[in-house]
Parts: sequence; C-alpha cells; structure tokens
Amino acid sequence: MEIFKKMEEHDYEQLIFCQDKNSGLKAIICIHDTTLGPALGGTRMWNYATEEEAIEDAIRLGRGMTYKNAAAGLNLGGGKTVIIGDPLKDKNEEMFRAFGRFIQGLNGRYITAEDVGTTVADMDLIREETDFVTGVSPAFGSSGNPSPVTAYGVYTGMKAAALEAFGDDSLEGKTVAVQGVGNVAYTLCKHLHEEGAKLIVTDINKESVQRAVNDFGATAVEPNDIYSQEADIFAPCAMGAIINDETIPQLKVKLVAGAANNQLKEARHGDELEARGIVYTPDFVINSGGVINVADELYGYNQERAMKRVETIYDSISKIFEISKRDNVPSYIAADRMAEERIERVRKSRSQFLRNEHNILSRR
Ligand SMILES: NC(=O)c1ccc[n+]([C@@H]2O[C@H](COP(=O)([O-])OP(=O)(O)OC[C@H]3O[C@@H](n4cnc5c(N)ncnc54)[C@H](O)[C@@H]3O)[C@@H](O)[C@H]2O)c1
Ligand SMILES: CC(C)C[C@H](N)C(=O)O
Repeated sequence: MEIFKKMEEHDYEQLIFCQDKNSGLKAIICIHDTTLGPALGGTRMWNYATEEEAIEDAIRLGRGMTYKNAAAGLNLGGGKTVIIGDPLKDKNEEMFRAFGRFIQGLNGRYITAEDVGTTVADMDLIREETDFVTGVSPAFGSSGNPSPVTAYGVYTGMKAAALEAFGDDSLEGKTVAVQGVGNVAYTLCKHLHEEGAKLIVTDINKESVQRAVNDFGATAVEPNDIYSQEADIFAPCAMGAIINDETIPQLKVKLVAGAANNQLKEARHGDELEARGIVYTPDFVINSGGVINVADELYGYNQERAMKRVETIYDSISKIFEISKRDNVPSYIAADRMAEERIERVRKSRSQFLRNEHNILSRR
C-alpha cells in the first residue's frame, strides 16, 4: 500500500502507528482534519485480517468523524483509532494504558472515546494516562457509554427520514430490518418497539439476537438474509460498506437509516440507492448522537444541554433532504456539502494570525 498516496487522496493530516510489545498493543491513530479543532473520534478494536485492512478502516473512519463533527456543529476535527486484536481475547490493562500514553503524547491533537470493541472500562484505563479521553465512567463526572445516546439520535433521525420516505414521521406499524443488535441497536430496537414498529433482527452473535427476540418480540433471521426482507426500513447497525453491489439489488425497503459508520461501500452506491427510489439517510449525521454527547464533556458535562443538541438531529436530517432537492443531488452529497461548507467557512474566518490560538480545550 502506498500510504502517502492514500493520505493525499482525502488530505489526511497524520497517521500514527503505536506499538507496545509488553502489552501487545498495535494501534493506528488517524487524524484526518483539525480545521475545526482537535480531532475527536472513538477507538475501534477489531480482529483485522491484515494490517492494510486496519489502515483502510482507520482512515475511512477518521475522515467520517471530520464530516460528522462538522455537520453536528461541533468545534472539533475528525480522527479515529483502530487497535488490531480480538476484543474478547486480547485486551489487558497495560494495553489501554500504553495507548493512553501515546494519546497524551499528541498533546490534545486527538481525543478518544468508545467505538466497536471498546467499552467505558477501557476508557477508564486510558484515562489513567491521558487527559484526552471522553466517554469515561459517570463517576468521573463524565457522560459514560455513548451508545444509548447514539441510539436515540438514530431513532429521531429515522423519524425525520420516514417523513421524507413515507410522508409521515410515525414509525408505528413500520417494519424495520436491523442488522447487528449490539450496543446501539439494542436501544434503538427498544425505542422502535415502544413506538409500535415491527422488528426483524440479525447478528452474528446468537445471544444478542435472542435478547431482541425476548425483549421486543423481534423476528430473527440469518445474517445473509437481512437485506432481502419484506420491510419498510433497513437499519444497518453493524459494520461499514454494507450498501454495495451485492446488497442493493436485494433491498425491498423504501428507506435506509441506521447507526453503522461508512455504510456506502463507494459513493456511487449512494447514487444507486437514489436511482432505485430508496431514501438514504447519511450515516454520519444520523449517528452523531454519541459524539455530540461525549463532546459535551469538554465543557463540563451537562446532560440536558447535550440531549438538546442531540434532538437537533431530526432537523439536520430534514435539512439534508431539503438541500438534496434544492441542488438536485443525492442525500449523501447534500450531507457532505453541509459539512464541507462549514469547514471551509471556519477555515477562512480563522486565517488571521493569533499568537495564542484558542480552542475547545483551552477552558479545561
Ligand atoms: N457506539 C456508538 O455510540 C456509535 C456511534 C456512532 C456510530 N456507531 C457505529 O454503529 C455501529 C454499531 O456500533 P455499536 O457500538 O453498537 O457496536 P457493537 O459492537 O456493540 O455492535 C455491533 C453488532 O454487530 C454485530 N455484527 C458484526 N458483523 C455483523 C454481520 N456481518 N452481520 C450481523 N451482525 C454483525 C456484532 O456481533 C455486534 O453485536 C458501528 O458501525 C459503529 O461504528 C456507534
Ligand atoms: C466519539 C465516539 C462516540 C465515536 C463514535 N463511535 C462514532 O463513531 O461516532
């Protein structure tokens, strides 16, 4: 892999490889863009088949965070970390503490939090070594696990998207096919169930599926069958790149709205959904509840203020569909524009020299 060529493609600022033989830590921190402020993005732990796959994931996710934070109106840039390893077998205290020291060394350019495969307990260990971690235990005055807040944001964003797809934002009686019932999707299913939606679920973890069946009367299907279900909405809540050449022809839904990052394998898959009359809800906007919540910690966490901001996801999704119609572009392009325009506006307004640059961390 030609790494610099890859970084130039989407103008990545920095890629940092961290290893600690003692603990087995192999981490890649990607800092994509810090125009708006320090890069905030979670840490994913995953058993990547190859190092290339891990690098690819880190940079795609890091760039996604730039767009997510910008679209959410946060004064934060985008970055992400991937740790190579099996989160069920390879974790240890020293690993997260070593990782925390690497983050501290970046002196605030990158701030971390949870993502797939990492937990509040892991963030607490990172916190032992660095100031630049969020999503740690509420006992430390923090916001804790971001997943339930992400789920609430996805739920409210799905309602805004339902208005676009069905002309009514009620989800009562709608059938939602949910891929992956992990941390975010379990709570999403709870909200949907409470509103009277019917659920079809799948997961590679049988226990997670059973929990959704028991708690919400969901219908369970095999992982490969989730795309072809007779449903109104497909909610991708597992891994990325699942809207692709193989899955699109199977979809019978009118709306795609879920928590997973980087749902479109390639941009052209967003065009393909549009061509088939399937409404696509841009992932980095609908799933921004978690980062909005943890970002509030940087001001001294206030749950009411954070949740008020999470509620704005409904309006942001509606605005994207407005831009999409106004500019006659697919929704994924409208969302990218919304984020890029904000970054550009701030870049221009911050161009004058300041000796002591002020940023979101200055008040800490
Ligand atoms: N946790 C958050 O606050 C947050 C915020 C924004 C975005 N996201 C994104 O949402 C997605 C879910 O995050 P999470 O925190 O719930 O993770 P999680 O690990 O708790 O849940 C993911 C679930 O997907 C399942 N899964 C993996 N591959 C699958 C497959 N091929 N088919 C079916 N199921 C599969 C896993 O077994 C797991 O239960 C991820 O893409 C994550 O990046 C999470
Ligand atoms: C900062 C975290 C809450 C990041 C989250 N995993 C996301 O993808 O948005």
